[in-house]
Amino acid sequence: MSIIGRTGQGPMGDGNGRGGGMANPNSSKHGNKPEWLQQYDLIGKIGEGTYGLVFLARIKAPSTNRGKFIAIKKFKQSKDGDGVSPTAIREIMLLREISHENVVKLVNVHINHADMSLYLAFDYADHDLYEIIRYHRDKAGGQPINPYTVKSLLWQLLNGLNYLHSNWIIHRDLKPSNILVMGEGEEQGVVKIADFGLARIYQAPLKPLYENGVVVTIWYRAPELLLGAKHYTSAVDMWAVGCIFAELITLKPLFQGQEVKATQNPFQFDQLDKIFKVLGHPTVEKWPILANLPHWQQDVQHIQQPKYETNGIGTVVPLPAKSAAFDLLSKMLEYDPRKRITASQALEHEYFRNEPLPGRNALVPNTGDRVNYPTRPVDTSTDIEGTTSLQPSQPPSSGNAVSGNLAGAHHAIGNRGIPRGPMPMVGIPRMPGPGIGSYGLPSQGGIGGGMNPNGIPMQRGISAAQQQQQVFYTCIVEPSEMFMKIGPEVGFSPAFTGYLIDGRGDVQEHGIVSIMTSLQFLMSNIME
Ligand SMILES: Nc1ncnc2c1ncn2[C@@H]1O[C@H](COP(=O)(O)OP(=O)(O)OP(=O)(O)O)[C@@H](O)[C@H]1O
Repeated sequence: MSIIGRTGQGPMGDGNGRGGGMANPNSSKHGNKPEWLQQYDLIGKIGEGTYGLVFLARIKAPSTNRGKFIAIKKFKQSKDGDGVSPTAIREIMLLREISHENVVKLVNVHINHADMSLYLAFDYADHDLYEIIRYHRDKAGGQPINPYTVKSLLWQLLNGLNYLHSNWIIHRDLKPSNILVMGEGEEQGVVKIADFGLARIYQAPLKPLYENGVVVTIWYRAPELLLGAKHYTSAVDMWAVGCIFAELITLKPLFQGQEVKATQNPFQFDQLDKIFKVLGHPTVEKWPILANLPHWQQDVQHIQQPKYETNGIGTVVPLPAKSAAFDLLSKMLEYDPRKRITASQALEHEYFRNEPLPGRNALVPNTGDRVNYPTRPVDTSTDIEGTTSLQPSQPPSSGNAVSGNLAGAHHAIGNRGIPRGPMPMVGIPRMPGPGIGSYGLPSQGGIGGGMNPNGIPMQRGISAAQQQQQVFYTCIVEPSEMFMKIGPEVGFSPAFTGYLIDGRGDVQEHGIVSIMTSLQFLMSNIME
């Protein structure tokens, strides 16, 4: 971790040519493009989700990753337009620490200083399970996915999830479009779990899931969440995996409830009803804490009354009742989360020891029944702002020449409904303070020492004249992380943990925000 504002070390000049002394972030020799964007060739838009747009780009020289395709996710501004919350930044930093073959790789984090909009650059994957399933259902006339492919996809998904769960991370938004699959190249057919926007490190005591709004896509949402459980575990992901496993076999979502949008209420009656129609009602005998779940009690009429004649999962997923696949699926769709199979147990299941054995390249079975899935369409008419036209560009060929370099891919971060703390952000021209000189920062003409003359709240849209003069560093501090730091460099003074965005817009490491910054922040809070 870089310590910001300490003599003798620091991220400003980070050895990559980024950071200290970078040109002004908002002025560009290349038109209106933000400075950080100059390191990529933008190809076009590849998708749009709840939180923003996803673009395909290619890393330019002189990077060692030159030519590598990446997916840049641009986040919509929050309604109040106040930029990036510390919560989002914290989640992003969590992403950067994740490293596993079956989890997408976050390559870079960028912020536009002018409006504090956030961009994440992930390794690019040609396919995702949503598209693969759709291809079989709509374009291949319902031809089932090869059993080897299903098994390999599932095994790798569990392998990535096992890594996350053993690192105390719950995904919470698993669904087919979040499970990417690499196209041609050294990593062909490798699964990458994406979209950790809502993932948090989970610790006891657990927080209610719905504190952050609706977080798990409804069709894959576990019954304990739908019934209002305030405590959730990694078992919510295993329920989603069960739904995805069934969908890989049938090519149809397993429980396709009607979502009630824009609600803080986790209770989704139609979704529960769809589940009960297939699996029958859960019972207190089999799931003892059921009676304590808010909606089981509160919505007795809706929830407990309809009685269905059900014959179980076998009626909708065509698997022999005695097969290992059936057994594994049933264990994933166990009502009681404490009895539901875990990712590590699932990896040991008999299903994966039977022929065909799972493989690393899920797309190419030994039998040679290979399907050439189409790569993503690229809309080259939308630019990074999501509006105007780009120069027409070469979309990646299905034989993605650089895929071999790819280590992962990525997805969404969102802060939907995330409560914002008071004064979460600080945007200040960096003061010449202790230790600054050692980072080799150029002098900051026109700013002078002392407090930020413009006040502490996020500065945005600085004038062109100012842009010419300032090297602009932005700190995002976490008020909740305020602490008193005692040490030889800082004496005894308030300090914060926070993030530093360099002159180009690349987000640097999380660290201790300098005393000066801390004091300025503190002053502004007092003045507020
Ligand atoms: N790293 C990536 N490589 C290739 N495609 C990606 C990558 N990340 C996301 N995509 C694709 O971009 C599209 C939009 O993704 P995004 O995560 O924004 O939304 P979503 O998952 O479809 O929906 P939501 O935002 O509601 O979760 C999806 O088709 C997704 O597969």
